[in-house]
Amino acid sequence: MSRAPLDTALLAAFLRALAESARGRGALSVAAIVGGALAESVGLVLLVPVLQVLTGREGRVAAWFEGWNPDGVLLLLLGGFLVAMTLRALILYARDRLLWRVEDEFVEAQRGRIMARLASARWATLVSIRHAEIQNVLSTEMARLAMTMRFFVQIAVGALLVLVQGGLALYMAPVLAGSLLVAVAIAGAAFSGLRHAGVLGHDFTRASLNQLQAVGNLLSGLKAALAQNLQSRFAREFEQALAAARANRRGFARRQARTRMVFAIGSAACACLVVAIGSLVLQVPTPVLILLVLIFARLAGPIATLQQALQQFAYHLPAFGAVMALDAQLEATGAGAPAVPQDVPEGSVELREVRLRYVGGGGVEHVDLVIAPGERVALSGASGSGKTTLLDALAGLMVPDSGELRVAGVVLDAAATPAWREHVAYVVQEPYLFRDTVRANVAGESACGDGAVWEALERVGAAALVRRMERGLDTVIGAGGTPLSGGERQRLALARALLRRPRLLMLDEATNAIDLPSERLLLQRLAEIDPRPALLMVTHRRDNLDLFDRVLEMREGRLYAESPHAAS
Ligand SMILES: Nc1ncnc2c1ncn2[C@@H]1O[C@H](COP(=O)(O)OP(=O)(O)OP(=O)(O)O)[C@@H](O)[C@H]1O
Repeated sequence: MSRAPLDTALLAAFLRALAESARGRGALSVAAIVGGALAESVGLVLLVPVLQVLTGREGRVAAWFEGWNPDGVLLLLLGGFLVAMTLRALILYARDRLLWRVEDEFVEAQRGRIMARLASARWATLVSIRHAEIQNVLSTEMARLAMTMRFFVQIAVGALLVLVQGGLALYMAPVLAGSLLVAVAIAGAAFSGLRHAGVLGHDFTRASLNQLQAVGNLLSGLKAALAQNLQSRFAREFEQALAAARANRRGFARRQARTRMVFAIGSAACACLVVAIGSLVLQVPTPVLILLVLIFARLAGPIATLQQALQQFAYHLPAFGAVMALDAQLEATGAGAPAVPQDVPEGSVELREVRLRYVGGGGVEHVDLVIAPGERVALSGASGSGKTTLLDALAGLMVPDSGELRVAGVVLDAAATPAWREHVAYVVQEPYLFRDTVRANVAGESACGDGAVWEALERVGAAALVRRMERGLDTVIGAGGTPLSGGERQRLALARALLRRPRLLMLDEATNAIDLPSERLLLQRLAEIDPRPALLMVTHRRDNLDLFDRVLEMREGRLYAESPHAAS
């Protein structure tokens, strides 16, 4: 483990990303922070003559106003103080607005980059990253990144304020203020706790990820668990993840409280030392002494905030590390090729000598398959035999280790597969429905009218269902398709697929929640589409296989012709 108080490489990367996102606004912010601190210092300096006038002491300023009415001098000085403080307030107003924009734009830039990378990532990349990790980065870590920025801004504001006002104190009483500032700096470094905060921050990322994973497990397995009285096992896993996160937060809170306590005792001791040494040993004039105490009292808050902000910053900075790690993971495998508008010739789709193996084993090999336009092919096979992998290869979602994907004899390379996917519709067993109207869910990206939507619904046997809904096509479906049944969701997804007018329709157990007679009717209606798309359907059911031209079987990654069936 590094002995550095902060992960310096991560800090440098954070500063680089911040400079990139803030551009000109960063320099303006620094100017506004310094301006605010300077205006405050001017106000404080004006207090010296005010105190001299009030205490009737002689001094350099009192000499300037010799012969003036003391009340008039007091009012003039107070007026100057008020102007300086008003100026400070105006600068701080502009500064806060500026800083808020810098903060907000930085987090948005990170989120936007990850979203863009996700949207263009290859399928193979997406399946290799834990979904909980992506969710964690986009939710918890992004919120922590906003905190990182907030504390970074606090550090910048606090540090510049301490610098400007510390400089002023040095100017007023060099020896006294100098030794005090050195003492504060040494104590601050000794009790910084930055390294420990950084380690806790890394642990928090892990704890948060585990927590999210446990929530996912709990929600997806709850129904089955309840049915078998196994919920306590899920609850225990969830509780363990919660406890780890709680312990981490507690550890950090304890450290912060300790630092605050040490600081409070230390600053009281410093104030006593300033007055005692300044008055008894160095014989500093009373107004200067009062001003020094005022400056240090004024600085005590920002220094304490600075100390706490530094710890918080170190604690939350690993969130930026988590964002960078996901970014790097998505970048390393490269973006999927952008969709380039190009013509894909019409004709048979073909896999030639395709091999596609996963790292841990599984996949397909020696696959030769030709599907003619309009042909209907059923694919069966045991779980894990490679059926979905075959469909992914046909859709160009997964690039084979060797072999080719061809359409009408033309080999489709990485640049051509996005164009090919425009002609493919792929429906899975548990299709996703958006929290939107039935119309938007079925029409998808196509700009078709209601007539086409109803026609598609009719074909998949969902028109009656939608007519029964209170608001018809305008009915809003919940996220994930609630409260529709599994079969109803599958029908809507099929309607959406048909509206794409695909050349190849691939159904991966996409009708398994629909009863057999309805599935039969649906397959018959699909066969009536003109021009008819080629159909490749993965199914474990044998009842409707007579409606297919061919039945294939996948066994341990290899494809076999099962038995020919007459077309209906
Ligand atoms: N992204 C992946 N990473 C690693 N291994 C994978 C991945 N996807 C699938 N596999 C493995 O490859 C094999 C084939 O998986 P595939 O999903 O193609 O099978 P399948 O025949 O569709 O199974 P099922 O009928 O259960 O859906 C399985 O052993 C599976 O564990």
